[in-house]
Amino acid sequence: MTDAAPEFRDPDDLRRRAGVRGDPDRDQHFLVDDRVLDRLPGYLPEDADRSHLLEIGGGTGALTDRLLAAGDRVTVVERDRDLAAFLREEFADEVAAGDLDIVAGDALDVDLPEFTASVSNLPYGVSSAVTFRLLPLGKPLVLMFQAEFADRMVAEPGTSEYGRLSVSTQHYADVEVVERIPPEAFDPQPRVDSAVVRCVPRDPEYEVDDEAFFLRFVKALFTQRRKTVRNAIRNTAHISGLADPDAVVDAAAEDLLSKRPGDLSPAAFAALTELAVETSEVGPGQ
Ligand SMILES: C[S@@+](CC[C@H](N)C(=O)[O-])C[C@H]1O[C@@H](n2cnc3c(N)ncnc32)[C@H](O)[C@@H]1O
Repeated sequence: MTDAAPEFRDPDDLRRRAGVRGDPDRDQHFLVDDRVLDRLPGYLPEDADRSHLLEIGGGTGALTDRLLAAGDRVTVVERDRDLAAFLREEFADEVAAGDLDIVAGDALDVDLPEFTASVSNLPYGVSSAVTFRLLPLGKPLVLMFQAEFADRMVAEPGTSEYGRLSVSTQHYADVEVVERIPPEAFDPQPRVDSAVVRCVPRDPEYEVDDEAFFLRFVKALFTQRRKTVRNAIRNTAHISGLADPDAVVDAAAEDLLSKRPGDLSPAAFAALTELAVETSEVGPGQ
């Protein structure tokens, strides 16, 4: 019996051809486990539009190869210029056919294309900033994070992981951890476990008129997570920008005020936000 020819480029061969080992100081942890690579595009929701997939941080192209099979067209953003040049050479046919664009640049700065969904093994140093660049665009996302960060994204009120990151993530999308990945799946290995999060965009079940204030108010209250909401509103006006925190406290219901910020659902934060905006002037805060 002979082994079937591999359907996709081998990750080790790609790294050999690229002539790189991966530099952890530049967030370069390449996925080397074929089974994980094979599974990642399948975590997109079934009904996701796969006509233009975005990959942040292409590395040596092991995931890019899978995305080319999963979608009609792929754009890769890669900050390392040598890796971007390698990807252009390695995938010259796909680039020539118009199926693949390689953008050499920082995912936080470059213009993003009109993508329909993203599957990315994110550079962990900028994973939060990249995620909050992508989430407001309202597309399905399958993203790899450090496991501890992923757990905070999906956390429920009342748990120790629940915080500002959970509320602001869940404001934009339904989120779930779909797989935990051990360090051995990468080379070089990260020091911590990783986890894949699926984000399915949806409008929240509540309304906030001033989204920037909502996110700032949530940030402010979680700086005082061990205080009651009453004290947290009063103590953080310099961060939230509330001109009259006492007026907000006077207007809010006792059952909200006596809780801790970590016990409020995103909807409860939204209700408090609307009340705050009705009751007090709101400045720019910090
Ligand atoms: C965790 S590796 C993933 C590589 C590849 N997709 C894989 O799964 O093997 C992250 C990649 O992002 C690149 N990178 C780091 N910072 C970046 C940034 N700010 N913008 C775009 N790419 C970045 C790194 O050079 C590296 O190739």
